[in-house]
Amino acid sequence: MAKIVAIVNQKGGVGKTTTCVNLAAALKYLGRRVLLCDFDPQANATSGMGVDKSVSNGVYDVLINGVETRKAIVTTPYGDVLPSSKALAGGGVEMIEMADRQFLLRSALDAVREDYDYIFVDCPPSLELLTLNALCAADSLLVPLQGEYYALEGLSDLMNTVRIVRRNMNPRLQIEGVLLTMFDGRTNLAIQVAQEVKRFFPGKVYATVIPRNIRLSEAPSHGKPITAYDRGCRGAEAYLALANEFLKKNT
Ligand SMILES: Nc1ncnc2c1ncn2[C@@H]1O[C@H](COP(=O)(O)OP(=O)(O)OP(=O)(O)O)[C@@H](O)[C@H]1O
Ligand SMILES: [Mg+2]
Repeated sequence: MAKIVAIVNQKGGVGKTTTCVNLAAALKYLGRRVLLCDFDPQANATSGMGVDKSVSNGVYDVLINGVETRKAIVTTPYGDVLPSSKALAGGGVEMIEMADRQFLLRSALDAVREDYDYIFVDCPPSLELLTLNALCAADSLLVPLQGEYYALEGLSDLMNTVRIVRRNMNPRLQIEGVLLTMFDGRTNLAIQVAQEVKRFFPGKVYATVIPRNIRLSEAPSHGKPITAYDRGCRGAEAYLALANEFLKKNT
């Protein structure tokens, strides 16, 4: 049965989507059965996996219109995708009126849990109802942090939210790991930030760090994860190393 991992940080542009796409694809490359659930109305993970954002059915239709989860899933060479679309932006508001509104994603994913080893949920940059749904559905959360000065900003809000979710809605929620992204290990600042992050999350920070790598930012415009776009580049090596570290922690 799949482990569900939410990729969360309410700060924008820290590498959530890049990590979701490339970790999922790296695990698929290593032979695991993976589903990427794009739960951000920006739908960047959907297009990053090479799936058309204007698909007829997506996660919005599963949650709001009762479409079967399996019918909305698109198979790609890099892993299966439950696509997002712009409609999901309004979904947050429509969900407010629904009973069990924080458990809608959990029910949707429960229906396909047997089909996968890992399900990754790409979250939007906020801690509102969509992210809350992801935290209620997840077994664990993976937090990407940009290795820079303000990396830790907002993390106490995130950890507060996690505590509230654990206490009231999802007691099994764990921290999967904390990932330093766009990291430049040559600067003193980056090294300092890494030390601070390790102090804040003892034992949770991945040894693998993701370097800033131009190929990682190019790949989405080709609709390919990095392992398919340029498997020899540093970005691909880093995400494959992360996938191996992730698997080691999960055996
Ligand atoms: N390691 C990296 N090296 C170079 N560019 C990167 C790297 N990681 C991410 N980027 C680029 O930085 C930008 C933000 O990354 P990404 O979209 O993954 O962040 P995000 O946290 O999902 O953003 P949002 O909060 O808007 O959803 C993107 O243009 C992406 O291509
Ligand atoms: Mg994103």
